[in-house]
Formats: sequence, structure tokens, C-alpha cells
Amino acid sequence: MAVYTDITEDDLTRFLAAYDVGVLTSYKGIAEGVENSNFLLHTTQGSYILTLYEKRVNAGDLPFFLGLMHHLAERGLSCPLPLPRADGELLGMLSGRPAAVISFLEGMWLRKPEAQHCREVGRALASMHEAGEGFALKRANALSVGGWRPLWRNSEERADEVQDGLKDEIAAELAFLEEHWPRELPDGVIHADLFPDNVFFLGDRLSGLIDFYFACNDFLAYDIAVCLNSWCFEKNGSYNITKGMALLSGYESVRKLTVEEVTALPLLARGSALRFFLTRLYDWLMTPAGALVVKKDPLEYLTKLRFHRAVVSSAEYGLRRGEALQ
Ligand SMILES: Nc1ncnc2c1ncn2[C@@H]1O[C@H](COP(=O)(O)OP(=O)(O)O)[C@@H](O)[C@H]1O
Ligand SMILES: N[C@@H](CCOP(=O)(O)O)C(=O)O
Repeated sequence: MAVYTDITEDDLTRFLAAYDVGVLTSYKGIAEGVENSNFLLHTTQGSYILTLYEKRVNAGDLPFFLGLMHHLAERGLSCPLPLPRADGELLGMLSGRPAAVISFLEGMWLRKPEAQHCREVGRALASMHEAGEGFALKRANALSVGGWRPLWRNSEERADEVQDGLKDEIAAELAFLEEHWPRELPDGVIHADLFPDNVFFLGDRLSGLIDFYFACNDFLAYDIAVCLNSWCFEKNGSYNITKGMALLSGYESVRKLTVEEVTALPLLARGSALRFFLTRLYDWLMTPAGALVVKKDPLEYLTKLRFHRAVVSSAEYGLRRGEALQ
């Protein structure tokens, strides 16, 4: 459930008067999502999404996120478009929170993606990377390697409550990744959270990408690692190499990976698994009982982390190129 902030019909009607969206006919809170409060609006002109940005989103980052959606949509990527208000601004205030109205994207996210969908996602991710070129604003990845230790400090004392021995295992993992994290790889604007629930399909056709609220500048291949983790593992924790190959070949049908990126993939996947493990662990331990949000299981990402730790070459992900097999 993600409606942290409630709105009244009167406040919403006043808020919408600044937009060219017609007259409100109905609205309801959207149960999915974790970070922000989202509402589906119906008006005499169509359907829209209203997002109230919650505390974990830094208001200073909002121009980056909203501007990026504009930039990508202008370059032909299918993603929501923030609507301008009469004064030209993309942001207003509602119920004490910064708020935006964005276009409604048709489609559904897939509960059980198959290899063909992984291929589509790989292709869309590479198209997003290309479309992101030339975006003028910059945002560092606050949840890259430098952000993991501060996050870990908040949970480490209670980590063994989740699984025995976790405190030592994660401390060692973090130290390893801090020492070995790549310094230079091709970089650009990345989505950084392209999980299945952020990709819409109409039938088997990918209809668009949503939720750019972790987007930032970082290694492009790190975004692939996030997708391998979120799209190519089965519920039982096993890695599905057919899905991995499909995702990687879909990506490379648009943008070829460099030898350095291929070589770095196991490490990037390991780091990405740690990143989602840490944010989930924090939420698992700190979210008050009774909060209206579905907490995500950190142990799912611990299993993925352990898989990547055992990987010796990128070929194990389904990258079957000569240079990957040396
Ligand atoms: N532009 C959109 N078009 C249609 N539905 C959307 C759109 N944006 C968000 N949603 C719906 O709202 C849900 C939560 O959105 P999301 O951006 O993932 O929230 P959060 O930022 O809180 O994680 C999505 O799963 C989807 O159902
Ligand atoms: N994808 C992350 C959580 C972020 O949730 P989202 O609703 O913003 O996509 C995870 O699964 O841990």
C-alpha cells in the first residue's frame, strides 16, 4: 500500500484548477508502490496519476526526475509525461507535500515475466540509456557503493534478528565491494530501479517504463545488473540463464557492451544485490508495525547476493561473447 498522505476532494479540486485536465470526476489511492503516495484521477478529459512526494524523496531532486521524464519522452521513450501547471511549473503543493500530475500509461506489470519479456526490457533499458544522452541535469547515485555503509550502520546491530551470522557476512561483503568497485565504466543516466513493477506491458508488447524516482548518473552496466537481479531469478532463488541471455541480447541489440562492462558484470550484480538487500533490511527493521506499506523481503536479495559471490565469469549470466569467456 502506498498512500501515506491523504487528500480531500476540496483540496484536490483546488489543486487541479491550475492544470488543463478538465473537471475531476473520481479519484482513488493506488495500493502499489513503496516510496510515494499515488492516486488515480479520472476527469472529463481522461485519466492521470497524481503523485505526492514523500519524505524519502529529496525535494531538490524533483526537477531532475520530472525533467528527465520530459527529456526521455521527447526522445521517443514511452514513459509518463509530467503535466505543466498554468504558471509553467511542473510541481505544486498538496496536503503539505510537493505534488505532480503525470500522464497515465496504459498497460500492466507482469507478475510472471518470461524470457521474451526480459528481451523487451533489455531493449527498452538500452533505449533509455541512449535517450538519456544530452540530459542537462545531473544527480549522483546516493545508493551506490558510497551510500551502502551509512545505510548498513543503521541496521547492522539488529541484522542477526533476520538471520544468524548476517552481521559478519554483510560486513565482509561491504568491505569487499568497497575495495573492488569499478572506478571507470561508460556512464550516463540510469533508471536504477527497473523492477518488473516499473515496466508496463500490453499483451506481450512493452508499453512503457515508470517510476524514475531513483534515476541518477551512474555506470550504465549497473542498470543491467539491477535488471538481471529483478527479472532473471525464479521464486525459488535460482538464476534463469535463458532469461539472462534474453535480457542481455535485447540490451545489446541497441547498445553493445564494452569488454570492461562485460568483465565488471558479476561485481555490479553483486553490488546491486547488496543495495536492495540493505534498503529492504532497513525497511524490514524500521517500518513501524501497522504502517500501510507492504514490506519487501530482504532475504530474497541475500540469496541473489550469495549467487553472485560464487560467480567466476560473466558467461554464467548468459553473456556468450568471446571476450567474456577469457
Ligand atoms: N504513469 C502511470 N500510469 C499508470 N499507472 C501508474 C503510473 N505511475 C504509477 N502508476 C501506478 O502506481 C503504482 C505505484 O507507482 P510507483 O511510481 O512505482 O510508486 P512509488 O514511487 O511509490 O514506488 C504503479 O505500480 C502503477 O500501478
Ligand atoms: N524496487 C525496490 C523498492 C522500490 O519500490 P518501487 O515501488 O519504488 O519500485 C525493491 O524491490 O526493493
